[in-house]
Amino acid sequence: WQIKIYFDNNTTDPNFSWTVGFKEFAHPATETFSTIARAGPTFFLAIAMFGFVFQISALVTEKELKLRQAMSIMGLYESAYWLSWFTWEAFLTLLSALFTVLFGMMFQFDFFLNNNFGILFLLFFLFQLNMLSFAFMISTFVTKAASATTVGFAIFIIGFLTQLVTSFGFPYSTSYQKSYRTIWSLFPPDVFAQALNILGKATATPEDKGISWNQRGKCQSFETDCVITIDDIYKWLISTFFLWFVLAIYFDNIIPNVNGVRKSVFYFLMPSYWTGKGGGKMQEGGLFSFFGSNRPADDATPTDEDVLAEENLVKQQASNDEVDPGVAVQIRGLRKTYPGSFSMSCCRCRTTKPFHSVKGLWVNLEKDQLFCLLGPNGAGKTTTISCLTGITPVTGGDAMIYGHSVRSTAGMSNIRRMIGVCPQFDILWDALTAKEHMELFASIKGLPLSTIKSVAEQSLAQVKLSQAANVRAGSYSGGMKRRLSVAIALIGDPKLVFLDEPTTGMDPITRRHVWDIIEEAKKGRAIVLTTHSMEEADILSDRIAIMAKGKLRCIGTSIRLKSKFGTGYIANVNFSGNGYTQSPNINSNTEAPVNPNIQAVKWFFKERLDVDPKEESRTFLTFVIPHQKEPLLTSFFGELQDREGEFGISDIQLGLTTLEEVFLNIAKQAELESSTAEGTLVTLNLLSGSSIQIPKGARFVGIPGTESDEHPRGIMVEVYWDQDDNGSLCISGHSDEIPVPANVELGRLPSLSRRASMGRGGPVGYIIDPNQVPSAR
Ligand SMILES: Nc1ncnc2c1ncn2[C@@H]1O[C@H](COP(=O)(O)OP(=O)(O)OP(=O)(O)O)[C@@H](O)[C@H]1O
Repeated sequence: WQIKIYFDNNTTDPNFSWTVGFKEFAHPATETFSTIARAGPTFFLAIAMFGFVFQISALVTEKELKLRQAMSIMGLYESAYWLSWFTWEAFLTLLSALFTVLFGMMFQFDFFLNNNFGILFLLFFLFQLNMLSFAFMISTFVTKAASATTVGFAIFIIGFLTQLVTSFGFPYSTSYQKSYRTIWSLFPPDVFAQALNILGKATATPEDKGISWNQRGKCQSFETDCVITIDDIYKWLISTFFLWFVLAIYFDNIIPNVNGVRKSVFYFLMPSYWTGKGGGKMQEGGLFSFFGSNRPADDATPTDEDVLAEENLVKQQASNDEVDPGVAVQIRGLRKTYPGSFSMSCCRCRTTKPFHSVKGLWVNLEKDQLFCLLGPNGAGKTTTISCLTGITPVTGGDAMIYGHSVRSTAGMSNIRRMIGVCPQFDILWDALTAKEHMELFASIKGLPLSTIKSVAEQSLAQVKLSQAANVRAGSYSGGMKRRLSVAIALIGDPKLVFLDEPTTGMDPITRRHVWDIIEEAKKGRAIVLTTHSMEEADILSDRIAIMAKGKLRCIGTSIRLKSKFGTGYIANVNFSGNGYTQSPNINSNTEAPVNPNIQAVKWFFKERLDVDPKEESRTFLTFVIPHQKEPLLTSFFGELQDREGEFGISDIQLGLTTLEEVFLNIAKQAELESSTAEGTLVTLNLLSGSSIQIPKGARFVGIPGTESDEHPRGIMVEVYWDQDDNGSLCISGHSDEIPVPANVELGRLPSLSRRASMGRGGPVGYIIDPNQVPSAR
């Protein structure tokens, strides 16, 4: 016994109505399968459409997960990308078409037995190929894999409905205009349904002979109203295949990718595009981007002397076209502005302003060195790397990587051959193993076939992934994925490697191992590292730059930055722990006994250096000694060492303040600067009880209305700022009220005076330039 899906024809009209049901059959041979021919369009369309939904979804997933971007950065050509997809899918299509026809024959359907095998195979193959290029085109409009499945099924339903309409005779009859047929035939399921109609009618009864190969170009004898032959249908399927494929490539170029980057609408008209000499420059934003008043980024001269010196050096080398053989990357005034956008939803228009993410970087990155780019979230580090790797186009300035400009397409394709990138977020195929990843990227990098296997194994051994080499990356832990990404970045011996937070999520042991790999990898190449681990930066970097708000704030070696931006030196004094006594001023029942040596050392530090301990316990003291005291330190620590026994000191350690402190200071400084520039008002509650409004970030503020005979220029305060948990500035306190010095120019923010008159939060304070305040200088 068998259960078959059974479609019955209840009318004598050739354009019959449909009844769908299930029926039991005693034996296939005793049944007539004429009706299956009529049901065919739906059934075979369904098979082909499932493939279509899968193809769209796979293409969009690859885009969404930035896998395509990763391959492009590593040097994959666009043509190779499309060709690989097409070759693989065409092969699957070929198999699918072959098996559809073979299974049809195996199940003894007249439709498959009586019609010519070649006709059927070609029809199924061309239709599915057509659906493939249609899927390529549709996928360019979809950005999320979840929506891709919905879109795929929506097209499937539309295809089902239109093929139903086609089977009723529309528009393939002389009673309809040719233009209707042309438009209708653009949708692949429609012409396919018409072909199945013809072939189905040719095998409507077991006695019908079907259509032979030679009859495919002719109207069949049973067709009373023939307007299209099987051959015409082939021609349609072939031409629409090319149409959808060309449109897919065109839309893929002009629709913004995951990074919002696209080519001009007329990119194909540029001769340079066809000659491969830099045509089709990248643009940004959607086709209807809103650029608004594109305020230029502020190009103020850097305040830091090292940043200024670096800028002047690069400017001088760039203007003389001087090539320093020791320099791998020369960043020449790199600027990046993300365009504003315009969107409409629920009858509301939303616009976002252009955003200056990188505001003019001038830096040389040396060969054989690791350059570390630090900065708070949103500082512009990843954007800088994206500009250097060609992920996003630069807005202004340029960068020369081993003599090739990132602004030129030809330069960028040379650059791609010599760089390796470990992106901030792992870009890996869940279904591929580590070994397959390495082999894929080794081939993209152009390694000789004979070496790919051994190089892949070596690289995996280096990052300790040999054991898991044949395990799918989808089942890897976060740390294993990062290690695989680092291995991918280093494959093919790139001359420049970008590591964007490479050790995120690694345990301390693995992290140290990866540090060793990075240290080893420095030889013969330049490495650009971004990280939020100050320890990592301190250990690995030859030079460190800290960015904040899109600008370089400082540059130099770790020691240079610590000595320049740290609060000074940190002294740790450890005690042997003998000789406890009761402190005279504490309750003996509740408080721990105090070591007299500790008191003595505290007094010693206070008297000689005027510093109090930052941290203290029963066995150690920690002091932060400001840089100004540097001249006194040699004699001070000499004496302390001589009196070690007297003070009961077991150990003295002296070090510079940490990089973390430098980082926090720079971030706070940048926050202060930008808040002052924005002029946002906050309320300052004075100790005297009154309140005034002051611009966020202002350091010295004059209090309005305090002018008197005694203080003709009024009173001012110094405001202390701190950062809250979100990094925003908040007032932590203010100094005593002091008279405004005589030489100070009093200013008022004109735009603020009006708000002050509104009286909310009190009058607005005067901003006083810190350079004019003697104590601040
Ligand atoms: N496509 C974009 N459109 C608009 N603004 C963007 C875009 N990409 C990044 N930005 C903005 O540019 C700024 C810099 O971002 P970027 O990712 O370079 O920072 P980052 O220093 O790498 O930060 P993190 O340490 O968090 O990775 C951020 O304010 C971010 O919001």
